[in-house]
Amino acid sequence: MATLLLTNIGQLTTVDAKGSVLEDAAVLIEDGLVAWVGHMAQAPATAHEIDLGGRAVLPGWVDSHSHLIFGGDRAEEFVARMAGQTYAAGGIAVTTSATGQLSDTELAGIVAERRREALAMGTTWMETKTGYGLTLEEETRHSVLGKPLVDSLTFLGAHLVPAGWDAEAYTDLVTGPMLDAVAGNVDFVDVFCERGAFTEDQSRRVLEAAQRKGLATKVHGNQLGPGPGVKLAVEFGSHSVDHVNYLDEEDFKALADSWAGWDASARSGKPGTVATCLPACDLSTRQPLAPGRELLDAGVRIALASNCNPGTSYTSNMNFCVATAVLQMNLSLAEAIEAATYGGALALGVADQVGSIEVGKRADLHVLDAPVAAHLAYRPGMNLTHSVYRAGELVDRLT
Ligand SMILES: N=CN[C@@H](CCC(=O)O)C(=O)O
Ligand SMILES: [Zn+2]
Repeated sequence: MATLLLTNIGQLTTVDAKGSVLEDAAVLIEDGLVAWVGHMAQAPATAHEIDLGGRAVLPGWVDSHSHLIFGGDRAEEFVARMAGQTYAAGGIAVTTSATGQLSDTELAGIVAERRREALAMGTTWMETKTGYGLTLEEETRHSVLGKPLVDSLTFLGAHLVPAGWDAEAYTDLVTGPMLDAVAGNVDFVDVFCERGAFTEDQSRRVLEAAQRKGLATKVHGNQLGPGPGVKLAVEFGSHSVDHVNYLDEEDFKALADSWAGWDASARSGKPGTVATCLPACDLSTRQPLAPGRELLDAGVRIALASNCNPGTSYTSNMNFCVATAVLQMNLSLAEAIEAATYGGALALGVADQVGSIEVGKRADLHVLDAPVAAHLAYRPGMNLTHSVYRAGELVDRLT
């Protein structure tokens, strides 16, 4: 049995249901899982120990929203936006064309490199999406390439209606042959329900088709203005609705009601729809930051994710997202860390496996070069990741 004791942890943020934070702590790892958590003085004796020198430790980030499968970048579009242009969904077509020019080997290599980059910054579980293919062949190719490279994969054929297509005919393609082709490779089906992308009726068709296939769903909703995305996501029992920048009272109520069957203190019952906030995207598109504080106060479970993509959020740095949530969205540090770990795990339906440091869970740990986790927001922009353990293995940043 492979056993490792991580000891002399100055501050251990467990993200358990009680929000336990231990000082002078240790974590015992056996066969890739957390086997014991407690004060270092009481730790079981083991042959293999690593002294973490009083550093702070928290669970690895669970990044529940990214779009890593792309070629090229859109720096020009970004610069124009910073000069006053508004973001519109149409830019997706630029990336679709750049992505289509890459061979399988090139595209897989780029995605793997992006995944490694995120892992080295503490992201031990990462979701990504298709959605820059937008043809039967390309969406299928991206689902095959993406599957082994990430932890959760989402089909987003309904990202943009490609030029030359009638929207209804394209929705037929997405809900028919495309979904048939990718279904075996993906965990979720998502739809960009927004002005300039898919209407409420078209989004409903996508969600219905996913349900017929027995696939879980997500919705990109209420990003660029008020809209039906949140209510649709709740109606369909989606794991999450992502962006959530423009919410009305009914949206808040629908989201809060979806959590009525969840016992937060026992972390059991029927989970509702997670509201996933994407602060890096909000900054990069100059949208108002998602109302994470108000959502929490209304009883909604939230996640924080990077939304790494070339159009609206070209970063996978979850330390940055957490710092922004604390500094700009009025979340406490504990709330932001929970949203970026356990919240992400809820949004991906994997909260029984990852998202907190508790006995039986996968040993995914993020060691900070700091004595307390508060440094994440107190020293924003600093490279605070000291080391990362994924399933009990030290991640070598060079591999
Ligand atoms: N909003 C839709 N999709 C991406 C952006 C895609 C793009 O502009 O390339 C997002 O989540 O922000
Ligand atoms: Zn997205």
